[in-house]
Amino acid sequence: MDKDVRLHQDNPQPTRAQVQETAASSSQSPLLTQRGGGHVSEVDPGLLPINWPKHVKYLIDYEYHPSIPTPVLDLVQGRRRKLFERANNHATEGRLKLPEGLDDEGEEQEEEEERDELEVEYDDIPLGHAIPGYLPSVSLSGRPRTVPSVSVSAMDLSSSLLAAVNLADPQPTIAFSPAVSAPTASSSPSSNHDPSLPSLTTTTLDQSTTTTPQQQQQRLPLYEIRLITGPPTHPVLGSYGLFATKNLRPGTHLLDYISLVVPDEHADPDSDHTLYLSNDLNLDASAHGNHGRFVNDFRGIRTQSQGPNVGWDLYRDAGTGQVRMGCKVLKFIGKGEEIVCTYGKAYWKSRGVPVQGEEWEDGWDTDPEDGKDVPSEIDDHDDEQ
Ligand SMILES: C[S@@+](CC[C@H](N)C(=O)[O-])C[C@H]1O[C@@H](n2cnc3c(N)ncnc32)[C@H](O)[C@@H]1O
Repeated sequence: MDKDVRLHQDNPQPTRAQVQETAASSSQSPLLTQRGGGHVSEVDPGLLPINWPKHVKYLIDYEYHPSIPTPVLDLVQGRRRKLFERANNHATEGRLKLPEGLDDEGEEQEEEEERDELEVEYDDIPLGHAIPGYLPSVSLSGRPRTVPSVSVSAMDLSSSLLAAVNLADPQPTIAFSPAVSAPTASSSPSSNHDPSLPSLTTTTLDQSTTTTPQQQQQRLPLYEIRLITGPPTHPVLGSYGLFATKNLRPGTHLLDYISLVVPDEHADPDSDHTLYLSNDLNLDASAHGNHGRFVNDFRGIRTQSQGPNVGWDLYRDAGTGQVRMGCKVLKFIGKGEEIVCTYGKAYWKSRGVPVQGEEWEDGWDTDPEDGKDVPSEIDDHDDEQ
């Protein structure tokens, strides 16, 4: 790596030691200067998902911690949404650039115009404040000026948030900045959130056995991505899936679906990683995602009567007030078992794949204590993604 990459956080977090400069031996320049943490490594093509953007050359392994201020879109404030759309378009082209028209001069005026124009249009978004997703993409952070030209993709693997950096850029800079400025009265979670959403504190790691910081760092994630090599009947041999690394009880919150938020009009109909969110919004993890994008559909993996063992569930994070798309265990999952959901019949129909049997509803098992695989209800509910 011979480029100067600066990684910084506007709000440094105490969760990891200083950056490890993996190519520190390079005499050219420090690879990373930052107040956060992380280390750079070359992309392992065997690990990355199919369709991962070709420009991605390196990963920044960045410890994920719920308190890291991660950029979160505020859909109520339409301006950010528009920035997001632009950023998203650029990102899919392989580069994330300063949105046009938002250079220093006239920026304020343009922001005002966008806000006026978009607030009306998206006023009825029921999600209230925020959208699930951690994106270390500074253009979403509300300070686009500080992002000269960076291409970033992200996924959190195990307990890490990985940011992939396009080093084709002459001076890439990644800022893990706070998501949004302080919410205004009209867009604060408390004033706008859907009260019907359950409240939950995000937990993806096993909290039960350890207490010290050192031990906490050694906690195992509840799941891992595996290349699927069998059984021979598995429908996605040679592709990836998500597998339990320990027994998982019904009701366990596994992860949040991390992705870009894509309005219908910009949605890629061919994307294999889109979850329907709400209204005209979709969560597309093709370019930016985490473990959630590796959850396969249960068909061909479990029987129709067994159904999916996890389901997707919007919830509001009790700590941050953010609305997130969570993945919850529906049925007991044994260590080593594949974690599968239902994509819904519509998903397969749109791909010309005939689907038999009833539609599955994402209902939880009722008794998390006994660890038995109690079948959830089946009905005709269309739970398409
Ligand atoms: C969200 S991705 C799942 C992760 C994917 N296996 C990977 O390695 O990137 C969705 C795609 O995986 C494949 N897939 C997932 N579940 C499947 C199933 N039960 N049968 C056939 N293909 C499946 C399909 O190509 C689908 O469009």
